[in-house]
Formats: sequence, structure tokens, C-alpha cells
Amino acid sequence: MRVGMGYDVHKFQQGRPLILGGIAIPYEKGLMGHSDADVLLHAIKDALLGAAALGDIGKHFPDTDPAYKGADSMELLVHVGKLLNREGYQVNNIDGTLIAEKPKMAPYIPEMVRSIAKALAISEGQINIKATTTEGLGFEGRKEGIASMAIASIENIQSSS
Ligand SMILES: Nc1ccn([C@@H]2O[C@H](COP(=O)(O)O)[C@@H](O)[C@H]2O)c(=O)n1
Ligand SMILES: C[C@@]1(CO)OP(=O)(O)OP(=O)(O)OC[C@H]1O
Repeated sequence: MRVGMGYDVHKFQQGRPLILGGIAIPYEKGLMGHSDADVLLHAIKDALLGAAALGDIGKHFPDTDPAYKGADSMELLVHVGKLLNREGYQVNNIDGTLIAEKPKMAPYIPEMVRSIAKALAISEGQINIKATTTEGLGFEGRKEGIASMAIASIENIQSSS
């Protein structure tokens, strides 16, 4: 069994949709980024790549590459899942946290879990997503941006690592 962790932050920007966990969430602003800025999926992909010692999303999908401008982070997650499968890994479980003062994420979490499970071809029971505020403290508390953390556990089914 191997584990990896991921952490990402994106700043709020007016005039963009807020996409988290592959879901469009109604809010007054979205997040700034080269891609769709789905901070939760970015942390999850970094956790998966980290667990497999395959680097990080910046290595696989450089933010200097026009190919990833406006990229759908869910498509990039599908790519990461296939990469791990090709290396002989299967996902055991993923636990992700959104750190945001607003908006309230709880109503959207079941749909995020469903879409992440589908992208990785695993069951919903292997994924947990949660959210927390920082009680008004720090950049998240000032509603300047959203942070996300994730941890992933994977198994190499071709060896006993
Ligand atoms: N953006 C958020 C933040 C929190 N939640 C939910 O509210 C609960 C309480 O949050 P605290 O930061 O006060 O501990 C938390 O456990 C989440 O269920 C949310 O939905 N969206
Ligand atoms: C997702 C990628 C894709 O170019 O771009 P961004 O949306 O800017 O996100 P970030 O977490 O800053 O960098 C990772 C990049 O791989």
C-alpha cells in the first residue's frame, strides 16, 4: 500500500464559473487558473501522482502549455487514473477537504463524489469529500480563495509493494 498527499490553492476571480469536484457550483465568482481551476481535483490528482511517485500535475499538464488553457480538470483526472492503472496501480481510497468560508459545499458533495468515482472507475465508497471553513481566519476566511487538501492510498496489483 502506498499513500500520497496533495494541496492546492486558487484565488477567486469575478466572471468565472466556480467548478469544484467537477461540479458547477452557484456562487458570485469562480477561481482563477490556466485550467478550469478545480482546486479539489488538482489536490486529488497530486495525491494520486504522489502515491505512485509520478511527480505532480504541473509536470504532466504544464500551466505554460496552451493545450491546457481552460482544461477540464475532470478529463485530466481520467488521464491520471489511466496513468496509474498502466503502472499497475489501483486506487484504494481518496479523502479530500475543501477549505472555504463560502459557498456552502455540503449540498454538492454527493454529486462531486459520484463524478470523481466515475472518472476513476472506482466505487463511491472509496471516496470521501468534506469541507471546512477557517472560522474567518487567513486567505480562505477573507474569501480571497479556496484551498484543498487530499490524501490517496493506492495498491500495486502487479507486485507486493
Ligand atoms: N465551505 C463550507 C464549509 C463548511 N461546510 C460544512 O459545515 C460544517 C462546519 O464547518 P466549520 O468550518 O464551522 O467546522 C463542515 O463540517 C461542513 O460540513 C460546508 O458545507 N461548506
Ligand atoms: C491544472 C494546471 C493545468 O495547466 O493549471 P492551473 O489551472 O493553473 O492549476 P495549478 O494548480 O496552478 O497548476 C497545475 C496545472 O497543471
